[in-house]
Amino acid sequence: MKDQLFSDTRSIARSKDGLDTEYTTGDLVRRIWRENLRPRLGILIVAAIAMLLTAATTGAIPFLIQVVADDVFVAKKESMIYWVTAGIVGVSVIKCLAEYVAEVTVGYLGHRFIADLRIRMFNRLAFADLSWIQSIHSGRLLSGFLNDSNLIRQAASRSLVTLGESYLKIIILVATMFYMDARFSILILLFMPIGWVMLGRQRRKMRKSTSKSLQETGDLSALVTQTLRGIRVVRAYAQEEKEKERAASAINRALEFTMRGTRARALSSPSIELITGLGFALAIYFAGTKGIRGDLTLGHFMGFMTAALLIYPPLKSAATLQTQLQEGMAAASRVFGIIDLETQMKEVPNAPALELTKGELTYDDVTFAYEPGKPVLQGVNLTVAPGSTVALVGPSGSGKSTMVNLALRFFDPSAGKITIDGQDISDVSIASLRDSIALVTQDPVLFDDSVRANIAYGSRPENQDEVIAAAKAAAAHDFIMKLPQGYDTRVGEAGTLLSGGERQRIAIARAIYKDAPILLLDEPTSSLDSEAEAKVQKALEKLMRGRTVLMIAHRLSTVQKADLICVLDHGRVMETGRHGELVAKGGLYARLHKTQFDIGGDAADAEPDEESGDPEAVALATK
Ligand SMILES: Nc1ncnc2c1ncn2[C@@H]1O[C@H](COP(=O)(O)OP(=O)(O)OP(=O)(O)O)[C@@H](O)[C@H]1O
Repeated sequence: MKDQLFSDTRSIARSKDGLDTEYTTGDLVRRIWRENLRPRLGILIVAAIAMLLTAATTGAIPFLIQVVADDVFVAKKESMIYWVTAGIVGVSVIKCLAEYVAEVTVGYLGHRFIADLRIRMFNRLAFADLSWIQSIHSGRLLSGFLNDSNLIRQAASRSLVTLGESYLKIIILVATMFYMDARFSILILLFMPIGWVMLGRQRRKMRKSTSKSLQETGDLSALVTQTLRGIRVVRAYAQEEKEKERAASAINRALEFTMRGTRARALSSPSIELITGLGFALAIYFAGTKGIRGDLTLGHFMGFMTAALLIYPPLKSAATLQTQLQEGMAAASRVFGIIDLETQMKEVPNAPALELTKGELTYDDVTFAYEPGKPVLQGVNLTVAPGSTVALVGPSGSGKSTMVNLALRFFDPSAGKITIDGQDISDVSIASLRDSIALVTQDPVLFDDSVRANIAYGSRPENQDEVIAAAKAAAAHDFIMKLPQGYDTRVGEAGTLLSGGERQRIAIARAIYKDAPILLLDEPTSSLDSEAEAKVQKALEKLMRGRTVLMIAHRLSTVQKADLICVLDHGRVMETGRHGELVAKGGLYARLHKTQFDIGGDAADAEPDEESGDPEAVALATK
């Protein structure tokens, strides 16, 4: 079982989570328009026409009311009843159809928008630098994927509707009101600019609180992911209560920020209501006095008031749009932060494919640091001759995995170069480089898919016979046939439905299927029991035959068989040679051999040689 390390979401929560970027609302709106809306201009135009019709039919209602009051109730013109009734039916039908079309088109634009964003985010993540991915908890990225992008969709759809429909309605109704009575209209609308200024503060608050609340939601997501992933450790150490408390505190913090946003949003609607209400009261007062004096017809008054009442909802929605827009903008700056990620690991333009001849892997004076000023490898020189096996040995943290990472170009050396058959790997295409290398790690990675798909993962299309041949060579065929659906059995999340040895043999079958000439191994038998190990060992021998192998070795038997042993310490190559030579030399390897591979046992069983009094030897007993 792999041990689980937990990140402290509480401490991370207090700093920025690395996803937030500083974009202004104008930048974001322009960008969303350019990248997401303009390419779908056709649908946007249909939506705009539908919204225009909705707004126009709304604007027709006050006129119809005016006609009813003046011609039917006051002038008693009987024929007008039929016309007005037919008019209302006609207006309602058009409004109804237009609303349907507007809803569907805007809905499509919104959901298409979120789908585009997610595709682009996923593409970025798939190609992002490992160092960046490793620095951000997967739960946070997941939250960005699901929550943040959804919030942008809501804001974008809402903005489209508000811009297209509410603003149109406002324009048409204001025009109607001015047409009916300009002076009253001015009274009603007089207070609007004051409301707009008042809402400014809320808008800023909204963006800040949303940004914080999304960060907290990301933390929560990180917490849930790591608790589930490490559930066995959580149980074994009886940490359920503590994890529960951590989750509750993350949830409460998210709630606190969400409530700040909710309060800011809640304020925007009543303030606009109060301001419009004042204008409204003023208009009724003047219209009433005019009506009493007989200067205003009932129809005129009713038509005008209907327009004033109808303008309320779109006015409110235009006012609150601003606050919701800020929510969307806070989320958008996080999502675009991911989409805009610059990858450091770049291919040279038109990089040629790697031309494999013998399969010789060379480290030429390689220096590397994950963090500036802290070199992890220093001036490493090593040649893995074609078809030979080189065992990397050294204490924990000496840089063994880093050497493997560099050969795959997960990172680039800060000095020196790595070549394959004389070609610098940073000059060839990354795809061709990785095509020529198979990687088998100590902790095999399986995907929740069929056994067959897992074996063929990353290679040519699945070929039934070759998949079976690879599984047979990896001593996996027999157990696969015993699974409920044989090669079609799904292996569960991260292959949890299989044992460690079975997972490992599938990973080896994958490497055999890939048939790459260079093999990088983090010795896959070290965490297995002896029975499983014997089977995996057999599979490994078949895999290694005829290939160039660089292996992080944990077992004495492997080291003894290697063509060359490379002993690393603090990122430097201390010694190279064969087992016998190095033991005879009496240097670091000899001490390592004495402690790490203690007589008659493997690393896993060995006790540190504390009695030898050699602190370095004790420190070397790492595995
Ligand atoms: N992504 C990373 N960012 C920063 N430092 C790292 C990163 N990965 C490894 N290191 C550091 O680089 C050093 C070398 O690590 P590396 O994993 O190569 O050692 P190793 O010899 O493979 O160790 P082990 O045998 O324990 O797996 C260590 O000090 C480690 O803490």
